[in-house]
Amino acid sequence: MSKRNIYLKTIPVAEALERARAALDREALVGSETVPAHLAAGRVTAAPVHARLSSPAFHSAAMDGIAVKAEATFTAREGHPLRLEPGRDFFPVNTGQPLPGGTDAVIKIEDVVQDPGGALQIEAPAFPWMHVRRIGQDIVATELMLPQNHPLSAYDVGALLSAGIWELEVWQPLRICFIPTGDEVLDFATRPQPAPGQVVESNSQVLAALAKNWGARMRWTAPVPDDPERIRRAVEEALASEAQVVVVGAGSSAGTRDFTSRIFAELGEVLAHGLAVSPGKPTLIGTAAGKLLVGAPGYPGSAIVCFEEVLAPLVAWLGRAPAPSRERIEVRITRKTPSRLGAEEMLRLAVGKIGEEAMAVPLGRGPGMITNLTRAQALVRVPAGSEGLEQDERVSAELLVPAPLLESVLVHVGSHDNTLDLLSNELMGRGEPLRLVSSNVGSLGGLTALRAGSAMFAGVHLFDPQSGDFNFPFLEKYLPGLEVVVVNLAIRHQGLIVPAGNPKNIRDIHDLAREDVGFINRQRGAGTRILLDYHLKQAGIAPARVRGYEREEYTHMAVAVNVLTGSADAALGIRSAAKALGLDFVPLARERYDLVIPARFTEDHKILTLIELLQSEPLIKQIDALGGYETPLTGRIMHPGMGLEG
Ligand SMILES: Nc1nc2c(c(=O)[nH]1)N[C@H]1C(S)=C(S)[C@@H](COP(=O)(O)OP(=O)(O)OC[C@H]3O[C@@H](n4cnc5c(N)ncnc54)[C@H](O)[C@@H]3O)O[C@H]1N2
Ligand code: MOO
Repeated sequence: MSKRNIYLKTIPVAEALERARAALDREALVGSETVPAHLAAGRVTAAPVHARLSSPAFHSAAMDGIAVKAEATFTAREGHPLRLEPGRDFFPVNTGQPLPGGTDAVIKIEDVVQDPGGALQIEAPAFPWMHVRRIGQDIVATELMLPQNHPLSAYDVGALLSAGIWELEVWQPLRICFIPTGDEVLDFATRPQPAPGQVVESNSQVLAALAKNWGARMRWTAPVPDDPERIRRAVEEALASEAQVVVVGAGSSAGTRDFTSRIFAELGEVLAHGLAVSPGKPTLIGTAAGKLLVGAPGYPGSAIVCFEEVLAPLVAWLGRAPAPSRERIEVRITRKTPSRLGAEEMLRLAVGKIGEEAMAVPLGRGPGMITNLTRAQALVRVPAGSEGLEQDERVSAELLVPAPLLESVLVHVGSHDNTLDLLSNELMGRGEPLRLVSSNVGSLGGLTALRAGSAMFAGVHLFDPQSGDFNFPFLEKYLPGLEVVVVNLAIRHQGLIVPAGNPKNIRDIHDLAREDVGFINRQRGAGTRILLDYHLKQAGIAPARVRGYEREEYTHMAVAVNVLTGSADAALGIRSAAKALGLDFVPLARERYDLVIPARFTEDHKILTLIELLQSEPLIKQIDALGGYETPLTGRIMHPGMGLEG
């Protein structure tokens, strides 16, 4: 076995940042430059800025009206008007004009009465400097406008120009060079079609977009193959360029082709390898030639933690800007979520408001998962010493979206169905867009969530053999005393999903007991799993005789992909999943997929929008087009005993 990097002991992120700050000389690394004031928003002042002009630069009328000498108006009272002669007692002025000499107040035009001969009358006195912006009221020339290290806002640009500042000293923008590595990593710019084992390079562009928000500039190279010589050369070139920060993508963990740590040590010094954070653990920090070196893990989820937790604060510190921070919100966790001891875990959450409370659905945790990143509205840090989050625990989370957006998130917990994707897209097209957040925990999981008050509706499809009815018998059992409204989404066709052409000639449920048929199941609590168990029982087949009965996936599409890739010969699932992937389908049953909505939410605008959408022709057409659905009941309120007939 070839020699591997063994991790140093992991250290907390804060300690790694401290080491980096101690090792870098930022005065030497980041200098200042002069930029035009009108282009300075987003930059940080490198020196104090003093006003060159006063603002206002003269006594200026703050209202349209007449300029007067206040003293001369003191006798005016209601019922005892004072007559003013033009050119002697008053001068007409417009907002922003200088006050004529000898005047010190402005009376609004609405407060004067015109006399026929051009004279005016007032019924109230003016006081000195009334409706006047006095010279230098805002700022006086030579005064300090902005201190050093002040991040310049759009407002500051206006203030600078008003004060006659045409250019100013700001800190140089940080320049980052990102070097993606890996034989399997394909340059996105070539629009590649990855073969098995290959991935599209994306981390560089995540960092480029983040860096832009930080006010930094990023350059990247084409992916460099896993050849230590070539990676070293790329790092050397980047160190010789104007970049103050060099980031090497991937190759930072313990694989035989993970060279980054060795290269950093050869070119400079490794300050930290292995952080007590997950994902993001293999992050490397070092210095060479006075510059900052960072080794970012390859997995997108891990890379982002490295970018946001390590690079962002260091880039801010180097550029004398405040470290980026996020607004916090208290959320209620909808599902028990264990966490590994010894590392702070960054857990992404889908969050929606239910009444006053923000409900947080923990999203999956694979560091390679990218949809978790796009679906999340918030992030919670589970401390290194915690074993995880309990269901209904209230925790403080960091918002990834503006807080008001949570009002438009509709939380669904329950069974998975492909029509939910249709719903999700259509809801975002409404006048007031709604974001559907779905946690696929199966029908029973959905009912549990309704009972806990952690979802606004649950998609369920539960067949009760005794009554021949759907869903209602389970509501009595699992939601006793909870008043609900049940709306049909669709009748759908469940059956055996098999490879195209059905090579193993699977005809019905009995074939699942065959020696040569490998099955893939749905998770416990899924309505589809309950349906399978029912049909197995009817056929007199013990689950133990089904090879693969214990292999579980969480969605119809996930089991279908297993069949597509040959990892299973059959799965029970909906026809639309088979159709979407070009697989064959052996029908087994029709079932009713309903949305169960607690009655207290039926007046909520989000639920009203959902129901209105379910009753709209275009949506029903789209469901029909998926194949494997019938829509005669779609959007209709269901009652016990309706079965499939309505
Ligand atoms: N024996 C051990 N193996 C691993 C450990 C460990 O502690 N012991 N740590 C794991 C953890 S945690 C992580 S995170 C990963 C990170 O590994 P690397 O940084 O060395 O990255 P690679 O293995 O080269 O790649 C991981 C993954 O990411 C894809 N990738 C790479 N670059 C890019 C890019 N620029 N854009 C998009 N995707 C990229 C790459 O193809 C891989 O799929 O290591 C674990 N292993
Ligand atoms: O720490 Mo790795 O970054 O979990 O996936």
